[in-house]
Amino acid sequence: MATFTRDTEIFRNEDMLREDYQPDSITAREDEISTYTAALQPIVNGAQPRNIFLYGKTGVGKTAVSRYLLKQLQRDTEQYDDVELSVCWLNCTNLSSSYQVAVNLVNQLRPADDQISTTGYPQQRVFDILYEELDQIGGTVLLVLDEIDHIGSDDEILYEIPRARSNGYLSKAKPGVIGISNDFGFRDDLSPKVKDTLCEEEIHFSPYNAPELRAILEERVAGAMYDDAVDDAVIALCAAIAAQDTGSARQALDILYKSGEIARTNSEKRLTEEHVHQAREKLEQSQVEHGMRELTKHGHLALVAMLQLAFEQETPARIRDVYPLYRRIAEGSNVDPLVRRRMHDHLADLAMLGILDRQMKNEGRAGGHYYQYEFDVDLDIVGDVVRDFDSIALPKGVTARIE
Ligand SMILES: Nc1ncnc2c1ncn2[C@@H]1O[C@H](COP(=O)(O)OP(=O)(O)OP(=O)(O)O)[C@@H](O)[C@H]1O
Repeated sequence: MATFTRDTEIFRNEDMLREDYQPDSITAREDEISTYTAALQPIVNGAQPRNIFLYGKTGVGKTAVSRYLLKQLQRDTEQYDDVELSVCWLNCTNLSSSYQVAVNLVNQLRPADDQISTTGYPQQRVFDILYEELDQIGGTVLLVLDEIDHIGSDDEILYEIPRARSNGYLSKAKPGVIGISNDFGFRDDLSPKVKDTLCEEEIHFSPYNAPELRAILEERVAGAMYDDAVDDAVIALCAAIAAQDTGSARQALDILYKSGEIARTNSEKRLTEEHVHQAREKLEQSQVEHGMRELTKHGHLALVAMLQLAFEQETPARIRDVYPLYRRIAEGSNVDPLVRRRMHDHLADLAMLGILDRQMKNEGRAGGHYYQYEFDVDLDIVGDVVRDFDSIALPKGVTARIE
């Protein structure tokens, strides 16, 4: 018997449930699409493009709607000889300055064998090279800067590019910037001059509610899964869970996909509500695991100290109990320990990530309050992560329990 046989019961086209799938149609975003379309209209008229800033939490369709509309815009402007539209898409994750964004834009616009180095130029020189590239392309050039918040406060480029034409740096190209961000703080903290320029048109994407997520899932499922594999109750449950938690279409799609994988692994023909609950738990678990692995060295040390206390039944614990242990583990691992207050920040971070639970306690009449911490996740999961900390000398009390 073959080890592998093709799916005939659950997934018809599972690629449609994956992160990088671009849907042909967008559901439940009529108002945003209408505002966005109006903001892009000057391009069709051959006029200078407006700068657009899209913001909203993760998974609410900012990227999907942009890709969908810009594709339509490219198709529809082809009929006008006097409109030449180019779209350059840059994901700014890990690009933390205007310089880095400019270099990456240049390299995106240039052929692979003519790239510039990512270091070593004065900033103005990189901007000049970028303007040369833009002028070489000519016409309307839309620069889509996804995850733009990574640029932080070094945001000069967001002011410079839109002004480049009026400042005389460009003669042939009409640039427009579309910034996309899920960090609300970034938008609020933009300097007034950048805000005025970049946020000429602002479009806010709000979290989806359950009926909207249901509509998105139904549309996707029709192509991705076999008709008999999923029923309305399963779709409604995935939508309800995601709506209550984040309002993210990504989360709803992930839960559905994971549920299908669980059903497939169990050789079952239909998804059930139980599969959905299991899927949600698994996804939450892998998210927490990922969060723990991504912590800094001191975050890892704090985690190990907390784990030891948990194994010794000494949690909930106060910072005064965690700190000496943290110090000892840090010194044993040849790491300079942080001062107590800084180390406390790491415990607070662990609480923010949902790894620890933090409770404030009041100390009787004398006043004063303190925090108590304990794990909010299964200790086995923490143990699985901690086992891979190669550069930390784990205390015996921990190794004995996780091996
Ligand atoms: N209205 C919609 N119709 C169909 N699919 C959607 C819709 N909104 C989101 N999706 C799908 O949900 C997933 C996440 O959407 P998208 O990447 O656009 O979110 P985002 O707001 O850009 O998130 P992030 O800020 O994390 O980049 C994608 O797979 C996308 O195809």
